[in-house]
Amino acid sequence: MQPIILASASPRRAELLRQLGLSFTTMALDIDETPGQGEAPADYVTRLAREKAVAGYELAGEAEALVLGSDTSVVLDDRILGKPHSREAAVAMLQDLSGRRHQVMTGVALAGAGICRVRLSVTEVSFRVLAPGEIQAYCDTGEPMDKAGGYGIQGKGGAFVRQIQGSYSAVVGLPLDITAELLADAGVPVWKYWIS
Ligand SMILES: Cc1cn([C@H]2C[C@H](O)[C@@H](COP(=O)(O)OP(=O)(O)OP(=O)(O)O)O2)c(=O)[nH]c1=O
Repeated sequence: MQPIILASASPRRAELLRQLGLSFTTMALDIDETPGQGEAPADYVTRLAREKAVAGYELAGEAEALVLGSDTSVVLDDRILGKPHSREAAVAMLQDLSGRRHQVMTGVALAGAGICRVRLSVTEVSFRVLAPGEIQAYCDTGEPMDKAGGYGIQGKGGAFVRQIQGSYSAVVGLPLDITAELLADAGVPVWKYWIS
């Protein structure tokens, strides 16, 4: 099997990729995550996923390698909510999300020799109405700070989610269905590695 590299510093993405039963290494990258002026959310997450995968492939310096990159944003009324830069920003994001439906968009890219394929996953998430006190208490836990939209569905933030339509793993940062398809298209059908 070709070396698989996950171009990500996110422990959640590594944990999700581990679920597929492949061996892989990770690589942290420093990519500018500023959205372009007027850039549509879907274009933004797919662009960043591609940039992470391509930069990772170039840095790896291994012709055979397959490098995965991914990017997740919460999208409310077409507005991109990235990771909050402050506690105040996290509070404001959660107030905006309270009692409403938003999308979680995750772009995934796989770069290899002469190829870079990119896919988009869109999941609809509905929040129940949040009390001001619980928003404050949640922000005190520190959980919102490294997560798009200021919440983690896999953590205490799961208590805010009324309904989800789409991929749970995409909300956490890496859609496993699409990842498996991208790997299979590149000659690595993950199921072949499930039996020793
Ligand atoms: C909505 C949501 C996001 N997130 C996380 C997934 C991503 O790690 C993060 C969004 O930030 P990203 O910029 O997509 O990723 P990252 O900076 O954490 O990692 P890297 O660029 O190195 O791959 O938000 C959750 O863990 N749970 C959730 O419910």
